[in-house]
Amino acid sequence: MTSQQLSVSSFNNLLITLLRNSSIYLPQSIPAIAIITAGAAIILTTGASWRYILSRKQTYFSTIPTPKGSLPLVGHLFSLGRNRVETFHQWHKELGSIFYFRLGVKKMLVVADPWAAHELLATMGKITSNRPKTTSRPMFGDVRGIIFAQPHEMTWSILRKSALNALGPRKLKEASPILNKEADEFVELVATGVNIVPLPLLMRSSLNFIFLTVFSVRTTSIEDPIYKTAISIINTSMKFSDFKNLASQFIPLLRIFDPIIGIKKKIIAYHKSMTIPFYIELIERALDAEEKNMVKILNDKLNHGKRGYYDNLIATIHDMAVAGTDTTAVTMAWSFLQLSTKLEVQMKIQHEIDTFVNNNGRLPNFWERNEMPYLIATQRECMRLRPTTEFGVIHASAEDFEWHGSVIPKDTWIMTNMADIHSDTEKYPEPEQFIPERFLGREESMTASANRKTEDRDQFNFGWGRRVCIGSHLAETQMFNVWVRVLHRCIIRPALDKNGNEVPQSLQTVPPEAGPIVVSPSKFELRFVPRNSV
Ligand code: HEM
Repeated sequence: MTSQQLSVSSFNNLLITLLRNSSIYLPQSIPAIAIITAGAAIILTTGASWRYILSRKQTYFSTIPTPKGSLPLVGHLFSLGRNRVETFHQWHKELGSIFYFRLGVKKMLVVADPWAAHELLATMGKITSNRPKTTSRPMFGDVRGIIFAQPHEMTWSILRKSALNALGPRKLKEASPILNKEADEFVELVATGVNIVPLPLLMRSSLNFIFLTVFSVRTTSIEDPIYKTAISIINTSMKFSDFKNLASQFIPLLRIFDPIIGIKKKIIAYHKSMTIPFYIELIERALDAEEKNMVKILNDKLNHGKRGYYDNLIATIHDMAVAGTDTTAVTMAWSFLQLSTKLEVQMKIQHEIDTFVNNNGRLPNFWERNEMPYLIATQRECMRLRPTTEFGVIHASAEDFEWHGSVIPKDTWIMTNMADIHSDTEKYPEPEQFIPERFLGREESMTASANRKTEDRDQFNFGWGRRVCIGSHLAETQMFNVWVRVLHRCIIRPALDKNGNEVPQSLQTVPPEAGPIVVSPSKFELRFVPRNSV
């Protein structure tokens, strides 16, 4: 017997044993010869497919470098280290602005060059706008809302268009009296001059902006049961996307442990008992509300206004809460941290606000931002120096395609290295310096800028192309309203220690706590000191 015949024969024995002992029903009457023939056919097909894969492999990523340290089965898993941003930064230094790496069976393309990112995700967006298939949302079954749906799915375009309509400039202008009150309330709460941890208060403010827009509902404090449940649902959903819960997506062998770990069951049970009843109650309230809201717009579009068909609505609303709450809150928290040691910058912004108030007898609205050029420029510089996400929201390729002399395989995950993109020396000279002036004269909204060519974009925090953030207008309206009110009323200063001395904090001293998507600051304190008290 040749070694090949030996291996075919032992494979067949194994196959017969496995099939006969497995839970798959296999009648004893099936002759062994049939099973052996099937086994041989599988081997031959597998051999041919493997040779095909190997031949394709040589062309896949042929011109794109990959870091050392890839291991069989797990790929670069153990080379990633604890600080992915630092590891990627290092890999970019060694390999250039584009590389790929492997995580088990998945291939990840990482881009740190803003022009390449635009070409890949916007110009070639027809092929690169899929989302990776994820196992972290089993409770919704085939219903994927907006973030996890694929662009060819009809519901994605209907939901995206309807949500964009509900979050567009016209609708938000109509809602501005209500939204302005939220920003007023935030300032009332913080303008005490004492040490404050700003993030939880900013989270509630962001959640209220979203819940008012989506449901016409607001929470009254961080003790409000609606606030507590919403934040618990958002945080738990984020935890379900942790690597340990998704590991079997990368290393299929681990799927044998899935039933033992029972994560799928846990996710379904959690959402059945918490998420779905919570949202159904809020949807009913939104449909009964007098005001216009996103639930009404979506329900008209999806269900012709009929009640009771809420699967798609729930998935989409969940997207809004998850994608919009901590992104906006965290962006503001990082910005206030940066401002707390830059009194001269705050003074320039205050001069702009005071001038507007003196001329108009009221605070400016978002659509009057042209009169606040320094404020707008400073917001952009803060977002450039500390991007909200590490890698944007991952895209995936819908098919094999050619790029820069390489074939990029279907289902490649595409990540944009936000920190490095925002430090590109050609686009941002002296990138490590805080220079708001680099954005002066660019008062068009961040939303408009997000759809421009690379050279005309301000920053890239809202992503690219067909999947570009749909909540950017709400986010920047909220950020503008809060900034204007905070800086009109207060000076943002470092917290005090027990002896009454200021303890200045900065991006260098407050380490980021990377979650699956958003980069939150670890806990830090600030003071919002009323201007009339200094
Ligand atoms: C500063 C605040 C925000 C930042 C930095 C941000 C960032 C992003 C990014 C990077 C993406 C992915 C774009 C891409 O795939 O290329 C995204 C998508 C998305 N964002 Fe935002 N976002 C923010 C606020 C919001 C808000 C307030 C909402 C909702 C009210 C929202 C809803 C969404 C949704 C639904 C998507 C998915 C779009 C799709 O997949 O088609 N975001 N956002």
